Amino acid sequence: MVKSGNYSRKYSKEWDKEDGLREWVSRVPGDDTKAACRYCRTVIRAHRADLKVHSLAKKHKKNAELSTITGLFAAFPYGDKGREHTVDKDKADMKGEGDERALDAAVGEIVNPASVGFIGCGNMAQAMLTAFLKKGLVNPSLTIASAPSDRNLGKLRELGVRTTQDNNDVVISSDLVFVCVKPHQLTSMLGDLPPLGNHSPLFVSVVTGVSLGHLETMLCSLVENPRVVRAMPNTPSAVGQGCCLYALGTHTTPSDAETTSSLLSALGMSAQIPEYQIDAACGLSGSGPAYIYMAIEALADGGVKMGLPRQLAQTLAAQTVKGAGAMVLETGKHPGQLKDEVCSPGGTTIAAVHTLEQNSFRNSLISAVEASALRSKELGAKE
Ligand SMILES: NC(=O)C1=CN([C@@H]2O[C@H](COP(=O)(O)OP(=O)(O)OC[C@H]3O[C@@H](n4cnc5c(N)ncnc54)[C@H](OP(=O)(O)O)[C@@H]3O)[C@@H](O)[C@H]2O)C=CC1
Ligand SMILES: O=C(O)[C@@H]1CCC=N1
Repeated sequence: MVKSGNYSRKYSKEWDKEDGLREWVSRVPGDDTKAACRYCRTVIRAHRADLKVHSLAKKHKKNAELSTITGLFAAFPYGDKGREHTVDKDKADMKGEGDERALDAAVGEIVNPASVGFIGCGNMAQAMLTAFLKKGLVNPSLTIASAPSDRNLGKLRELGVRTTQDNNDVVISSDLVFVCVKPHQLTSMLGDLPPLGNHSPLFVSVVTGVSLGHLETMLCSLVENPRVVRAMPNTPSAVGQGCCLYALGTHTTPSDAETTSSLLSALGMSAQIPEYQIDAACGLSGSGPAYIYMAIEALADGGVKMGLPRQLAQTLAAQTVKGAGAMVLETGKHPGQLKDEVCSPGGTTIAAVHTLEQNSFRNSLISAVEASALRSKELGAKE
């Protein structure tokens, strides 16, 4: 731990000009004994040594990369929403904790709304809630979920979340409401909600196909200028390995954008995209886990056919998919090049690749993404 000594150390305006610091360090308004890291969304003591240690932490480096890729960390609002960070934590990070844990810590330090609600608590709601709870982003006792039956509500109660069969209870007691019902359930569900008076929560809809314009029109009967986000998450969010793309509605504020990016990045990878791309995102990452589960099942069947025990075959199949995904993400190489690196001339893999091509492997996957995206558009057209 760096000792503070008997004299106070203050934010130096030189840091705003210094390469290696100016990219990420900021003043904390009203407190010159602190400095803020824009990448990690955290507040550090304004000690040069602390800043140096922080800049070397794996978590900081990872957040710097993410910031470059997505711009997600650009708008950290400092102040009392940022938790103070200690160099001990950074030192532990430098001593070799895994990147995954470093990332976990990073997303644990983000802005979150006080109370969160879920209308509909099936597969997608549970996946998101599991991630938020795991990362400590929501307080279960300030979280409430509704559904018409007890089928899923019981599972949420086990997580410590309050439950109700009245959707209005969720809306009136939440700062942020996730709308997680099926597309055909949405209109009647929203139609049954009474006007909200002065309370105006942020609505985040994961309902496939339903546009921001349509959501805003429907929610106008509840609240003036409804603040709405349309998101396309996926179920691997439950294990912090999801993808969540989202588009902001016309009445959302910069603070809503901040809250949304903070919360949704806890699901895995997240990014804001123009709304017209959401159907395509549905076809690829929203529905995609299903294609890959099928691939894993089929690969395992192949292993069993060729003599491997079932459990080993399934583990090998899942690990092979995970490893190949990590190679694409971490090496930055084109997947075609990575494929070539596995194919020896006259070898086993190229024989298998030929068989896949004969059976329209790539065509099948392209068509699957297209079919899901077109179905998403079709569901939207029924609005
Ligand atoms: N599953 C996925 O991978 C993804 C899903 N989505 C979207 O998320 C949304 C939810 O999907 P998913 O979680 O899979 O669906 P589920 O069927 O698993 O969950 C739907 C939930 O809505 C509840 N519900 C039904 N009617 C109402 C109502 N009137 N008021 C309140 N709750 C109601 C159901 O209640 P009960 O528990 O009583 O059955 C259930 O809890 C869909 O629009 C889907 O397109 C988006 C991306 C990925
Ligand atoms: O099939 C569905 O309706 C949802 C949308 C994306 C994934 N599952």
